[in-house]
Amino acid sequence: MFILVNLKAYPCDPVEVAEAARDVAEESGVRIAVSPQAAHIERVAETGVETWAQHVSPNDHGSYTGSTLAEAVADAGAEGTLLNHSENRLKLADIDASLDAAERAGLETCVCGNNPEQIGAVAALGPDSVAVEPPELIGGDVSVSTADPDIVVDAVDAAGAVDESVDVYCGAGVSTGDDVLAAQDLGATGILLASGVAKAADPRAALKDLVAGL
Ligand SMILES: O=C(CO)COP(=O)(O)O
Repeated sequence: MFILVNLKAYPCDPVEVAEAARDVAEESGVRIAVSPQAAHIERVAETGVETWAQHVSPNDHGSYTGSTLAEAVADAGAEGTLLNHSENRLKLADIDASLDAAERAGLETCVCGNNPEQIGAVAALGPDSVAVEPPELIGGDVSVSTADPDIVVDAVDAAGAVDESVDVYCGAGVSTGDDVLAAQDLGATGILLASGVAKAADPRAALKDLVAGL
């Protein structure tokens, strides 16, 4: 299982979380990445943890003030990027162009969708992975793998029907190792989570618990 920790715009110390994720990944052998604010990518990547952007813009180099250029996040040390997060939704054409931008910059990609139908649609655009995250469960206490297991199974089926090479992750409300194992049993190959680590009193302990059963 891949554990991708989205720090969103939470007021945590990104370097502290990054160092904890790096150490837990090394100790456990589980792949863990951290996705901080764009302005923190360089500091997070310098810890040695696998680092992802939260978004890249659909544009190339040029007159695009305020954009998040894929090449710039790659230069800062990002190895991958989220796209179309539920809190940063894109038009289909922009997802497609952002995927092109990420590919140009050598970034791995994970496109989010709210439900299995969206997962099937974005899987058709050829990302490396997709992540199903029901918006109503994001930031809550109940894991998607417990509250809505069918959505994970259906997302795995929807992506597989389009392109079997696309990995399917799930997220929303995931905070414990049991939640991770439940998602794995449903067919997900990764977890996208945020508050369970970014808002934890002890992010290192939270990360250790997430990987404990893997
Ligand atoms: O949106 C999410 C990860 O991108 C999920 O957030 P939570 O883990 O806080 O529910």
